[in-house]
Amino acid sequence: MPLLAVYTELKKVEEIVGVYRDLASISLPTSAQVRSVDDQFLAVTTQWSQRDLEKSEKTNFTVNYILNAQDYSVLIKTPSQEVKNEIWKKESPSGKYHAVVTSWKNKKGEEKQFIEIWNSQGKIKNYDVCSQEKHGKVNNKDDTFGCLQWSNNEEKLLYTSERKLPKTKSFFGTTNGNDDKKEEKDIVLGKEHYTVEDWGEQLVKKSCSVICILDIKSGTIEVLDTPADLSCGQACWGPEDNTVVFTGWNNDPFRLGLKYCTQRQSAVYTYDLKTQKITSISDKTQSSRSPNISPDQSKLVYFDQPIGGAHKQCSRLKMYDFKTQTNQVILDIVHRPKDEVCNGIYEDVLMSRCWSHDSKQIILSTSYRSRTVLYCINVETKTVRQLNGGIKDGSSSIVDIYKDIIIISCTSPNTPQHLMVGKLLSNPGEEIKWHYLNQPEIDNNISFHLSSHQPTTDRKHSKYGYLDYETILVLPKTTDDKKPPLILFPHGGPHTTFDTLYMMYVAGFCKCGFAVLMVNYRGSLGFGQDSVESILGNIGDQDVKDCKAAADEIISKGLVDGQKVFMFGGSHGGFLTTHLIGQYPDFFQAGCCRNPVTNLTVMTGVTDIPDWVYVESGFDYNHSCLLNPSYSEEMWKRSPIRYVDQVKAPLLLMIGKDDLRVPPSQAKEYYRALKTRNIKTRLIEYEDNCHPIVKVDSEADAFVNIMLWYKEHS
Ligand SMILES: CSCC[C@H](NC=O)C(=O)N[C@@H](C)C(=O)O
Repeated sequence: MPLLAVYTELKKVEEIVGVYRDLASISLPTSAQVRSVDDQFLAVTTQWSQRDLEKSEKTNFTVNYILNAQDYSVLIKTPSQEVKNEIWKKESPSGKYHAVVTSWKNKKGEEKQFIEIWNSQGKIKNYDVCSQEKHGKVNNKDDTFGCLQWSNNEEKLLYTSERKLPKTKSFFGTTNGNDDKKEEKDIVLGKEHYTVEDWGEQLVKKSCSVICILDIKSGTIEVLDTPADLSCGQACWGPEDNTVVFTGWNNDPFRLGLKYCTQRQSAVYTYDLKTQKITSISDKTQSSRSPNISPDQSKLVYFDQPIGGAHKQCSRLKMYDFKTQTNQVILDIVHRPKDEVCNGIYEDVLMSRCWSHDSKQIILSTSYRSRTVLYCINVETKTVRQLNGGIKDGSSSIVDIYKDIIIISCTSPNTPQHLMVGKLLSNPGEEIKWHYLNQPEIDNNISFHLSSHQPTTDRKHSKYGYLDYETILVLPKTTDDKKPPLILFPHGGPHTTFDTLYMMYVAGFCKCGFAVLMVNYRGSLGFGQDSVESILGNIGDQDVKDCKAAADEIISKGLVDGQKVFMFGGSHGGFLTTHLIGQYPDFFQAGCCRNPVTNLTVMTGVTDIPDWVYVESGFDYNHSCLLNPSYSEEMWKRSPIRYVDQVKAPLLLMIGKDDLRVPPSQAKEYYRALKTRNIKTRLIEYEDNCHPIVKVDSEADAFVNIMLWYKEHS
């Protein structure tokens, strides 16, 4: 390479790395808790996360605020304090204690887990909970099984862990000299290699979760006697701490992946602590989750939806009354949106605190078309209203509510997530006045525009002809008349959505000079259940055409350079990337994808969610489904690899080597097909990454490689 070319290349790399470094240094809030100190002051504890590129890890820290309880002005803000080894922290109802679940490795490299109890004087108890050998590993703070709940009398803690498995050793092994007679009796022979099913992608080694109660004074642990065919989680205390309410997922006949999948068979149960009787309080023919008890302990709300079908979809909000022992629907599934207020609920879980102080209203946030909006739902009148958010056309989501003081996170494509505080007002007509907890850094060199798109008559859905869809165009500020090149970016899923959030990659692409068109094609969440269902049996066609038509519309408006269009997407977005470069070979300069689905016919035996392949291809699924030639034929027709002979655009493929959702073989097969066809391609494999590729060093490396790939092929 001539010297000048080497220098230019290095400069290019340096600039991209510089862009990434700047963006990676931005810290973002992850959670917050508000409590009133007295009539004059409010205390807010906030948790944040920041990428540390030097250490290749995420740094977590807390910042505490004292606010004026009248005008919410910040009186005191403490310096940031790094948090290490902490899995979970929970304040007791009175605010006197904190329970902290910590994890660290001892000198032998074994992982130890503790539950620590703190008060204002320091640590008052510390229990090595696994050493009692009542259960396996304590669950972390995931939305699926994890929970940590103080009893109302502050004497007990509720948490979940893996069920204890019997110890096993080889048929030929000798007993360890340290084993006493009792332990020897408990050891089973020859089962070391038996498979232990787990819940798949990002829930590896989570096989059967059980509910545990720690008596804080004595340190004794009680593991609730729940059925072995249920994985239990999301537990909370029932009225007067006499029962435990939880979600149970059916383990049988075998487990299907649970991450990004709310359609699995599950129900809400109560466990009577005196009689040990378990009762299902939800309809067992539906998939129910996320029970949440009102402050007056008279009722609870939860989500439910049909079992099976799309991996994510619109849910109902239901309420169970403890006194009458009856259920009612508070907000039903919205099939066809009929007003400008609410298109339905698309969340996995409710926030752990979501009730108004009077136990009459629920605050939640969910997608409404391409924005996350705040809702206040009155459980008595069953009325729903949208609360005003912090930024016009931006997104706002609830972080915490306590005695009607609400903390929200506000964001937009040019404004990183920041926290605001306000008071829920009794007059529904009045707008909430939001006050900053921290000031965001708005990037004025980035702008964004929301557009809705009507499919042309030939593309209208035969049953749901009225459906439209949306895009978010994110534009860099240009100093000359040159139009920016365009990155067409459909989301994965297909049942997820792009809301008007700040996304580091998108902001980074803009800062490197690209416009980004994020497409919420028909099938996305936030547009009603009809939209979700419209894509089943239509993948590789409806979604592909929606993306291409949206790009055409934006190009025809003269906002971007139509001669320089690039594809980008992950997972189902990678499916769309490979479809689009195959179906429209002359339209794209280059493409790039993460863990793409490329060949449906070979997915069912290897992904953790084989049902996805059947359902998205238009077939019903049950656990006994077997692939046959007629299924395969339809799956082939819908697969991007079918069009590989037509591809012209150079393609960069990136895989997370531990991905259980879309196995690396999908990208590898496509890579080989391109190579034999002399199409320029590169495969990058990231160790220790699964489906999302978000390990700090991998995410950073991938960003620079993507930008270099596009620049090289501009
Ligand atoms: C059999 S994999 C199907 C694709 C996957 N869907 C659900 O998990 C997907 O697209 N995932 C999204 C959420 C992504 O990783 O971006």
